[in-house]
Amino acid sequence: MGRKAKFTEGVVVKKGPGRKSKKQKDPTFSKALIGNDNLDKKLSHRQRKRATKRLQKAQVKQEKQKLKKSETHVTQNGQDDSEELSSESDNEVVLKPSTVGFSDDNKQWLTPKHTSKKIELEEESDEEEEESCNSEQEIVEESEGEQESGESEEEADIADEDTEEEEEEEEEDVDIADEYAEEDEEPEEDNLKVENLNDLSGDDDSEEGDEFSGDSDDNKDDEDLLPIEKQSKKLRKQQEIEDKLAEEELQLNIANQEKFIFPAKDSENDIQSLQDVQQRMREIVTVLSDFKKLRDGKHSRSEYIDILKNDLCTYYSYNEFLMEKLMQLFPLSELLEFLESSEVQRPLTIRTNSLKTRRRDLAQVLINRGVNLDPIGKWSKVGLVVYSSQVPMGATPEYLAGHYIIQGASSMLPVMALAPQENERILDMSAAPGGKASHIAAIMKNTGVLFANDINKDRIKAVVGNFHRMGIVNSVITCMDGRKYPQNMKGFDRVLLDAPCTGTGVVAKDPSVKTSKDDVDIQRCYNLQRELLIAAIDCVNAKSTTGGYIVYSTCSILPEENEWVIDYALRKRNVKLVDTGLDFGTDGFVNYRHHRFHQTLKLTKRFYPHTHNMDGFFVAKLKKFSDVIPKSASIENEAEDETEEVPANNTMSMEVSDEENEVEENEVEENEVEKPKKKLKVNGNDSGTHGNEKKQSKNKEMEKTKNKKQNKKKRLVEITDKKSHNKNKKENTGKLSKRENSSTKSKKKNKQTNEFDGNNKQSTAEKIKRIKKKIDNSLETSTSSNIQNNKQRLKKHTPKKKKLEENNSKIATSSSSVNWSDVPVEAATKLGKKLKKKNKKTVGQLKLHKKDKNKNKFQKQKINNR
Ligand SMILES: C[S@@+](CC[C@H](N)C(=O)[O-])C[C@H]1O[C@@H](n2cnc3c(N)ncnc32)[C@H](O)[C@@H]1O
Repeated sequence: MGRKAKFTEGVVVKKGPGRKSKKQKDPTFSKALIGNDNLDKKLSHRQRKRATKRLQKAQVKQEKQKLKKSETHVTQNGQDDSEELSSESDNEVVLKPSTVGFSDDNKQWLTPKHTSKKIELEEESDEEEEESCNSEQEIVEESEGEQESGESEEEADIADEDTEEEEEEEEEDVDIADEYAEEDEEPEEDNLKVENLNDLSGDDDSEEGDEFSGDSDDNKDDEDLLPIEKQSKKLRKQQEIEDKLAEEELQLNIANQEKFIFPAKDSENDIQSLQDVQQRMREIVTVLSDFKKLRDGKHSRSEYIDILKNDLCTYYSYNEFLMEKLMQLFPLSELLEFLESSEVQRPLTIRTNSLKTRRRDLAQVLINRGVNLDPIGKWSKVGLVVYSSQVPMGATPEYLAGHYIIQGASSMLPVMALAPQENERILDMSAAPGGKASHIAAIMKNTGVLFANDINKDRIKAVVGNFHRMGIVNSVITCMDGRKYPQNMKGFDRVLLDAPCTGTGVVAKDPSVKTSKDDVDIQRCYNLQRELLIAAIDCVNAKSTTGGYIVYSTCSILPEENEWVIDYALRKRNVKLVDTGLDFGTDGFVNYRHHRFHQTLKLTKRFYPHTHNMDGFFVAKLKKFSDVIPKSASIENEAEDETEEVPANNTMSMEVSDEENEVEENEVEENEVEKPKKKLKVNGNDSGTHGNEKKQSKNKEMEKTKNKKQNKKKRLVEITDKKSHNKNKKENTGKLSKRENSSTKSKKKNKQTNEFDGNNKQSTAEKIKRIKKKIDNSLETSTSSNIQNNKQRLKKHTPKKKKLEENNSKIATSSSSVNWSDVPVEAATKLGKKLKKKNKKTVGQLKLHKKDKNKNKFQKQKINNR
């Protein structure tokens, strides 16, 4: 149909209600309103078709219902009838049609509605019934539409279309109306439903009876209730019954559960899908949870664990080595939680740059940009967690202006533990890309000096960029090996060492960690971490009035990189652990498997993804209480053997201050602690579980060769010691003879006689002999440094000894030759006094020497104690 030409263009057509009202026809009324069935109908073709269909359907159903009714009348017993009768009065009408008395007039209106409900319950065919229920009404409405279509033939088509549309709308309306009507009648329906349900569960007659008697008891109350309340009450009861059944079913399932059958060796690879793996994992976990009861007698716990480990590796894509480490770290249930949470990224978090804005203001601006966020928690005043964002968080104008930095929640913790103060000198030893360093600068409010260092040139560029963006102006950026920092700069108030690590705490961020790490990586990290921490401690000024603190952190959860490193530092430097000030997180390990760490390690903090919803992290805070470096911890000794700890008896020549006495005590305790290195060595048990036999055999070989080397070294040291000892002896004797010669010269000068007592002479000579012996003894046992000391002492004392001997011999000779009676008394007493003085001096020196000896003794005792 094209558009009609408008020939009346230009002619003003009268619009508005007046014109419309002229066109309007007489009102028409629906059949229902008029109450007359016999009105003439002009049905459209489609309408007629539909009407006949519906009628046919209705008739078929009626017949069906009749049939069923007759059947149910035969089968139903009296109890059922009474139950039906006890339901609401409406039901009575429905379920006792004979009492109502069907007439041809009401038959069509009433029967389908109610009988259909019964069928609905029995056959569960809702839709058809709704249709049948509505059929009559639809017919009525259709007829209305037709009456409206009593216009001219030209308009009839259009009118037909309209009426059809209207019909559809009306049908919908009617449907909705019916729904409401049904809702009103729902209590009846529910009654019926409950009846049927109870009928079905005929086993528990008594219970049902109770329930229903309960119902009847409550009937009075129920009458007061709104229909919706009644309905909910019934629903609740129904739910309870269902719960009971479900519980029973569950118990049945558990009882009938098949026992886990340990897979045969050949069939281990039969498992095809991840679901199978998961299923087997679950089964093994349940067996392990009650091993005594659920195990099969043939296989040990470790065999089950081996299978579980393999399955975990397959399911979560870890290598065996790391999985084993994690299995050692967590109990089984916690391990699964950790693995699961490591599969999920942590929520995105940002840190407000307090140098440029306030958190509240930043949050407001970001919310306006469509960012859905919240404060990170009570523990931080600058952190925000971002749930969703319509803009990339690393490209907002606020980000570019340096109002915030994207930073993991756990990365804020080490800086909080460091607690920087304004106007301090602080070092971040491995700072790139500068997340924590910028946090430090912000807390320092751009005062003091912040040294941000990193060994990596490329990464240090990121520090520069971030510092510029965030407006940090109190910093010096350096690029050097942190281990050499103390040689260049010292005296910091605080040092942060966020050490390079294996990253086992950030698996969710970097899944490559799962497969790329092995024991060599851990060993390498451990060595570097130890050295960096020692350097960090050496950079700190113990006498700082405000600080003297070192914070050590890693994003690894392995004890090798955390507790062991700290334990090592406690033994090597004058530091002690202090509280981190972080009031959440789990305590660090004091006991880990068969290893024992220093008790104060419980002051360190561990953070896990599955418990704290943040990356795995470790934080420890140390306080340096003395700048003196214990000689036991000399770098020479450390460098001598990378894998072996420095033996404790090398502390011999250590000078003991009051503060160090504390350390000494610590050392005595700590020497009992297992040495971390040993833990990293693959022992016999481990080799079985690692499943990497080649590596293990290599490791063993390495160990053997190392041990051999060490033994050789020791032997060499012993031999050289002996040699040097012999040399010293020779030298000493040579020197002695030399000095004897020189002393003969001095004899000439001392041509004096005195009244020196013979006993005195003897005692000094004996003393000298004793000292000599002792020195010899100590020479045998002491280290090379002591040998040198003793040599010097010998050097000092031997000439005096000679002199004394010479003097004695002179005295002896002179005394024999001098006639004392010839010597005037005054002169004799003067001479005697002089000689006495000389003797005193030598005795005094001997006394001093005794003191030294005692010192030696004291040190020896200490060593023996250790
Ligand atoms: C965990 S990251 C530091 C992250 C940084 N603290 C932050 O919050 O942005 C470890 C850093 O240590 C650096 N590093 C590795 N060995 C180093 C060494 N010997 N001296 C100094 N830095 C080192 C690495 O380049 C790396 O940037």
